[in-house]
Amino acid sequence: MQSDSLDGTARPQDGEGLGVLPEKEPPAPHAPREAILEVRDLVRHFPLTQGVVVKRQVGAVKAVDGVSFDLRRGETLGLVGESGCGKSTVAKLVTSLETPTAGSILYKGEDVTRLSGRALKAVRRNIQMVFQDPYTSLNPRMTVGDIVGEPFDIHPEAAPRGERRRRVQELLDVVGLNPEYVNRYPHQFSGGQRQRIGIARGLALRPEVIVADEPVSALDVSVQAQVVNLMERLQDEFGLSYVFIAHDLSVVRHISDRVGVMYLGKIVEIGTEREIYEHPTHPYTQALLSAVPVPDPSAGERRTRIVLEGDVPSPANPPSGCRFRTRCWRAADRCAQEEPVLQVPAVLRHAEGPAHHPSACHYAEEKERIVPG
Ligand SMILES: Nc1ncnc2c1ncn2[C@@H]1O[C@H](COP(=O)(O)OP(=O)(O)OP(=O)(O)O)[C@@H](O)[C@H]1O
Repeated sequence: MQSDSLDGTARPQDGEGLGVLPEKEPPAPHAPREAILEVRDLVRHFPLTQGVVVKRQVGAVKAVDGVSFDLRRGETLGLVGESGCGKSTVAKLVTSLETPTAGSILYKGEDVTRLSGRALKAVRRNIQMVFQDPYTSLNPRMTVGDIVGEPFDIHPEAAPRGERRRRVQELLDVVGLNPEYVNRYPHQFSGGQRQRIGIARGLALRPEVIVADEPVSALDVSVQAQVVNLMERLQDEFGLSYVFIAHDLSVVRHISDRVGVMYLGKIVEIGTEREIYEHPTHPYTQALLSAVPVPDPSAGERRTRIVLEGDVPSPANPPSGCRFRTRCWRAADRCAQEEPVLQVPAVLRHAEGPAHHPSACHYAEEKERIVPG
């Protein structure tokens, strides 16, 4: 269902009318990819206040507390963790919807956190967000055409007024929706279709980076795969880089090149898809993986299941040392005193192979039979 102008065969040059999406070459398969985003020591603390008339700060919710990662051009970085671990706050920081308390976000080498005015607006255009819940993130009183074309109100330079309707229809086509539906309202679409509308809106300004905050969590499992497949196709076609957020490791596996696992405001382990899913060394990742449902029940019986005790502690008062220690079966005295750094653990430093990747644990090690072979 693609128009000629968008399938790369007969697209006019940018500024000549059509050509909704970027004229970017996807990276060559084996070319070394440079980082398009470099996130360093990112911190976002939300003040906790007391008092009605005179407010005084009595503490802070440490939603994001020292997060670093690179996003390479054309790749998908999955970010996974339980509810409240700070995933959405990272998404909002990276898309400049929130201001960090500390840290930097380099976009093509420029620190976005220090930009303002026109320079910030230009960067925002290139880093777009797709939101979680297609039921609440779309204004029910706006037509699909107005929703998808809304970014053009903020960035009128991206599409001349007379071109907008046609561009919106092309965007609908590119995400697999009938361009004739441009005057319909969100309630006339299914959940999966609404998420396609959200993706079309995210693509409108031809971004280079899309931060997708749980884009499929609210959808039925059968529809999830369709939306993930659509996002993969769009990534290939337009050379997009994704930060793909989910609370479930199984959701991001298919789409991610690399995965970062978050716990209480920090990334505790990061690596390639194979390193994280087949050779996890952090106890938290191992526990999350052991809870992923497997299609073959006999394989499920053969693997080790790790049940985590207790709840996630409050981010306003995280445990000393390693934040995971209060729920960790491997915790020792050292874990309460010394915060582990996210790096290749000393015991694995001289090892070769997929266990050799950053893991913030003093006692990191591979554990057999987490995932059935
Ligand atoms: N504006 C805010 N003011 C105060 N606290 C906040 C604010 N936004 C988030 N928090 C707190 O920061 C922590 C991290 O929230 P965040 O939404 O980033 O987590 P999450 O991993 O995305 O969770 P979920 O999957 O439930 O959305 C939570 O404890 C949350 O209550």
